[in-house]
Amino acid sequence: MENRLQPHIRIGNEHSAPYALLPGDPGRVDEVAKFLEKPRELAYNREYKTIKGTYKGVPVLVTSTGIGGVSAGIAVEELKNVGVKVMIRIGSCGALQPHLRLGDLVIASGAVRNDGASYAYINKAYPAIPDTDLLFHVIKAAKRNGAKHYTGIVRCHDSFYTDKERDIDKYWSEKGVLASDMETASLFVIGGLNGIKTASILNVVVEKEGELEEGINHYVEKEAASKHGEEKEIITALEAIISYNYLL
Ligand SMILES: O=P(O)(O)O[C@H]1O[C@H](CO)[C@@H](O)[C@H]1O
Ligand SMILES: O=c1cc[nH]c(=O)[nH]1
Repeated sequence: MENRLQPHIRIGNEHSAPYALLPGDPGRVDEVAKFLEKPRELAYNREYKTIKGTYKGVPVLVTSTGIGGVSAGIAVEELKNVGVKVMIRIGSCGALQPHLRLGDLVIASGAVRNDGASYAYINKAYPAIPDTDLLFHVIKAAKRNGAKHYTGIVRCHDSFYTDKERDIDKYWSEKGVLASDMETASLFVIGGLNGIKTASILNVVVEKEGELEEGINHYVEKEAASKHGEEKEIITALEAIISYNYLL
């Protein structure tokens, strides 16, 4: 464990906690703060915003990881350096299956490694998977909290705007992959190689193209559904930490 401030997240081990929630978007850190007791900002450098508070008495850090596996990997390494042992991503995703609706949660049981960051660490034969026990706690917490959720494989990517995106999505959709995000694989691989217990919960913010029932889903209703999903993923992650904490 290191006392010095970490170069990117700008916190040291005196600020640490065993648990961290990892949104990509720094704005989501403030949404988590609403559910914590005594939240206080520790640092905000580049895309990395960190707050600390307690949930039902258990100390929790919340650090945004920015967009992509590269910046998420840096956050994972530096949080490990200050003593974090359990990391749960609370992200957003695009659906690859037509039954997924805005605000549904996708709990990743594995990730397709179409990112670059995890590959920089280890050959692609190595699986991107969460910690099994933590995954079960996340699933149980989602059930207890009445969050509509699906558990399965997600695909992690590094690009949004190439001219191949539609074909790539079609391919992985046909293979049964649930949704796309950009950080889950690097969290699972880089965290796993470092002995960190990881899990990833994703809120559906984009439904599968061509499956949208236009006119039924009014824009404001869509916003509300995504917001509701975000709250559900935050509560699910925090409740999973509480039940998991009793085991440590
Ligand atoms: O909302 P976050 O957690 O950032 O997650 C998703 O949103 C970003 C892309 O818009 C990527 O980071 C992707 O993984
Ligand atoms: O479509 C989407 C939405 C969020 N994140 C992604 O990676 N893809």
